[in-house]
Amino acid sequence: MADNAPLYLTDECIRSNKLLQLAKLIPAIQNAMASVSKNSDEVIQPPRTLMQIPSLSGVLLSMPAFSKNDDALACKLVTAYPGNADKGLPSILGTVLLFDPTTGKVSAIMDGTEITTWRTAAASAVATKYLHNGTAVLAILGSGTQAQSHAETLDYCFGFQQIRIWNHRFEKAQKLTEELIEKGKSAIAYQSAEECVKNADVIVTATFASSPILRGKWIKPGAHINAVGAGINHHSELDAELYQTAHIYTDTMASAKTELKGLLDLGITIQGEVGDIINGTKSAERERITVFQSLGMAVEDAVSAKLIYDEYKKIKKL
Ligand SMILES: NC(=O)C1=CN([C@@H]2O[C@H](COP(=O)(O)OP(=O)(O)OC[C@H]3O[C@@H](n4cnc5c(N)ncnc54)[C@H](O)[C@@H]3O)[C@@H](O)[C@H]2O)C=CC1
Ligand SMILES: O=C([O-])C1=[NH+]CCC1
Repeated sequence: MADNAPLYLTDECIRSNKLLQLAKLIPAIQNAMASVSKNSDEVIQPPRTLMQIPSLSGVLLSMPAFSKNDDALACKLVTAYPGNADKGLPSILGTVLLFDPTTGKVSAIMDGTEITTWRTAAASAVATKYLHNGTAVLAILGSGTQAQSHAETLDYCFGFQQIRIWNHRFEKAQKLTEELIEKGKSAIAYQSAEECVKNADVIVTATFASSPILRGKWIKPGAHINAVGAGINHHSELDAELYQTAHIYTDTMASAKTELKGLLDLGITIQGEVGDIINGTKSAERERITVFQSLGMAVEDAVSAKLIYDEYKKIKKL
């Protein structure tokens, strides 16, 4: 490889060299979420393009962003193919190009699956920190990649007494539960989503469900929900009653205007961005049911890619 060629960092390289560590990732994501909500040029993040391919049940997103504070300029191309699970491939596959912001030259090309997996869970951890009202019981609906990263990241931040897992295929919930138990966590698999979320303090939905898997009437007052999944339609995992009663925050209102149009058309109010609460311009109502409607932001990918690049250069003494 020529000396000035971009680095190529695979998911395996990122994993095995521990290039993305929660201790650095979570504060970086929190700063990025805060910056997005300031009226400043700290973050440039145009609305992403979301191209649906209905004949193949797939989606391709193009996500550029610049973070001045992190000196990070990047663009992620990411696909969501729910059918990949049957082919032994991740449902979410991505590639991130990291640029030198001063010249525009590509400094690294990275697989984007590891980045997407952990930065999404880190964003939920930040939202939970600012919106939660108790951390005894965590309930996760779904048992795929995001379910696993959310279990580990939220437990890392809050140390839950119990982690409950539900999946529409019970054996998959059992598998993730066993993996969590092997890592020393107190985890239980549930056959019923309703039982799984009963009296839970924090709930995560991370599936491709196209109709509600979580109902408002099942949830205790003050519970916090990180609504992460649902593919093309970001808001199909929670029922209308839940959206109507909850205090809802998202990551970026700019994307919400188009990607959550279905909710807005129902007259449902989104209070603002999690960054507004971090910045103190809005206040959380923790005694109410709160929802973090996660869409995913390009700036999260950019700061994650920069962390990985800097860490790689440090350990390889480049
Ligand atoms: N908000 C964000 O930033 C991000 C959101 N996502 C979304 O999170 C969700 C999960 O992604 P991954 O964990 O990577 O996928 P995955 O394929 O690893 O896991 C998907 C889970 O959903 C379950 N599932 C599939 N169809 C279902 C249905 N009809 N009803 C109930 N459960 C169903 C599967 O059994 C599996 O447990 C997807 O909707 C994805 O688009 C993914 C990455 C970032
Ligand atoms: O932000 C992201 O990377 C994604 N959101 C939904 C699928 C992938």
